Amino acid sequence: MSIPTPHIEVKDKDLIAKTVLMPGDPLRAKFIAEKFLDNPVKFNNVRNMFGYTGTYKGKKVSVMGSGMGMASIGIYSYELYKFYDVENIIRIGSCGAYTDKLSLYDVVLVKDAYSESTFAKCQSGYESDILEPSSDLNDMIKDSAKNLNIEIKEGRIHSSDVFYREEPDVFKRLNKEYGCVGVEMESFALFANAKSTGKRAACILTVSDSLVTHEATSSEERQNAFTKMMEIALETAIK
Ligand SMILES: O=P(O)(O)O[C@H]1O[C@H](CO)[C@@H](O)[C@H]1O
Ligand SMILES: O=c1cc[nH]c(=O)[nH]1
Repeated sequence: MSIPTPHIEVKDKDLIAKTVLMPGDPLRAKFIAEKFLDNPVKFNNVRNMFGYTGTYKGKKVSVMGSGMGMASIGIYSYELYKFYDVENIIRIGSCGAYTDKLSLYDVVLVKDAYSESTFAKCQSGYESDILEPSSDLNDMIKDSAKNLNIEIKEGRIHSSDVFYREEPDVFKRLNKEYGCVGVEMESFALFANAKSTGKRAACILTVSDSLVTHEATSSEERQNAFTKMMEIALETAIK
């Protein structure tokens, strides 16, 4: 395949930085570009999956939405890695807490992702139901958080294929059997694509709701207010 790809309309690879921050929500990508980047230029409008490139502290950084779920991030991250020479993708998402040790707005660094998904098996033949991010990126993220004086909690995430699940208490089993501290819907596919293309991925999450206490943030907060993880990711992107 050549560029532009079916889902990213960029004809010049240089318009996308080597490191892309990737929230699920394209409007979170817009917020980050407008709030944190100097001279942001929108490089993608296809399907309203906005992507922007600008500079942060003088260095080129891109931010682009992934959409929700493994199928969606699977498409965008693969095109970025394979056809636009992107080296690093840092997902910055929201997650639901599976434990009372996590509170709303806590920042979680994904140590590894457990999933029931067949994404990795279909995509590249990986049989494992646990996939890891880049340890180098995770070390850089920890260093950035330390420099910013932001506490991060490391843990295993449940990367789920479904948001709504009929069995209400399944999270208790996933917490007990697999040690999952929370749930989101993309990191397993992102890590699989990074592995199969020889690139690097990491995932930082902010707790948006709790399956234990039933507290929840609003959609507006999920779009615009999770700034700590944004700053950690931006500082990591320019290292
Ligand atoms: O806030 P984002 O990054 O979209 O992440 C989480 O939020 C969505 C569900 O509301 C899923 O994409 C899940 O992974
Ligand atoms: O996938 C997700 C993301 C946030 N909160 C949840 O409960 N699930």
